[in-house]
Amino acid sequence: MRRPLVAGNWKMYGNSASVKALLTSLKDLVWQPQVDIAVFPPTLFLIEAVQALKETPILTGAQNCAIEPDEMALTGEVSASQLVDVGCQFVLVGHSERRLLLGDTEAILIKKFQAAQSKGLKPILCLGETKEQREKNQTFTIIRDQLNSIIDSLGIDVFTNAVIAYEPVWAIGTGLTATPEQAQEVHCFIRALIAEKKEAIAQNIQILYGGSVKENNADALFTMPDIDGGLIGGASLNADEFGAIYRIAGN
Ligand SMILES: O=C(CO)COP(=O)(O)O
Repeated sequence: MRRPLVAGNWKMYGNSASVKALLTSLKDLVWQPQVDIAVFPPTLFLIEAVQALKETPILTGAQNCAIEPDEMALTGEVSASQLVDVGCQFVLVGHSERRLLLGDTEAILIKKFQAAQSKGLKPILCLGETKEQREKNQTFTIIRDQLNSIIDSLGIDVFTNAVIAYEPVWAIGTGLTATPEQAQEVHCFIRALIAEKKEAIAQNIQILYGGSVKENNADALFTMPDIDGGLIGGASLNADEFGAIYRIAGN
């Protein structure tokens, strides 16, 4: 049985005061022993988050890492080894905002995925189609290509220590959630693609849904058989709402 994971991607939101307040509130969440939970603050606040949450079950992840795993002359970047050093356990790889706005190509994502794993960080590989691609019935092709780009370069076994997040681009920050059936269809497809290569990995890997997950739609999404929790954006900036989604994942 797969454990659900509820992960909060804070994106580029927050400042010293709001992050401190959010971390303080998160410390009060009632622990759900059967659910994994993690937050992904902006890089600047990672150390503070790890420190604040160290007595809690909440793990910390980064939103990005450099293509090279160790320290070197690479201005503006943060390496996987530095992230591990300050206490991170996860890193997001291939969020659509990075693919579409920040130039993260498949070649770059392969390097980031590999850099993360080489230092013991667990990558959360984000996949998802745009609205236009869905309208052209290209959803499954896009998802397969994005997934195969990692599998073809790094092999299937890398997914024994990774998480996948299906995040339809049209549902991110728009209030338009995929219906539970739409999401389940893609999650099932992703799991089947992995099962074609290795059944045991497919059965064990957590596949999260992301895109306007809120307290009021989390239950319907999380009860789908192939949805193992959520990657939450906007709603993770509010400890009450994030806590409610975390509780729902434990039901
Ligand atoms: O992009 C997301 C999480 O990575 C989803 O963001 P929203 O929950 O704000 O739609």
